[in-house]
Amino acid sequence: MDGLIGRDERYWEDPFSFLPERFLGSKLDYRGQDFEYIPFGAGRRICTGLPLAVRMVHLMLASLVHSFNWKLPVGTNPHDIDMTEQFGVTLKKATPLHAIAVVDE
Ligand code: HEM
Repeated sequence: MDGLIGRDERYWEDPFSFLPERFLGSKLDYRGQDFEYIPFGAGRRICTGLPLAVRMVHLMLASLVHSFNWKLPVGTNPHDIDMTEQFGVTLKKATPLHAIAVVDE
């Protein structure tokens, strides 16, 4: 449902474009107050892991980006990566991304 709301042109400008900068300076509250943006759900069944998630997700991502260089398997053209989405409880890539973590010596 979040995915459908997030693609609704009544609430989002250019909803099909990946524009994370749309949130810069935004007053939207991700904690279930603004119903056009409810990544953790809302109300009585809102995600109980929200406080942990908002503290951890950016740290995990930053650690991965900071600790490794990332490359694609030999022969993979970045333009050929299948970005098809697979619908489910969460939206994920239909074809998993194979990325190789490289440790600098
Ligand atoms: C970015 C990370 C996360 C996102 C986007 C997310 C999102 C969600 C969403 C959309 C729901 C459904 C809410 C509803 O039914 O209205 C949910 C439920 C839930 N989440 Fe998360 N979640 C995240 C991380 C976590 C973490 C780290 C934990 C636990 C450590 C967690 C535990 C739960 C539990 C237990 C429920 C069920 C709550 C209930 O039904 O009463 N989540 N989450």
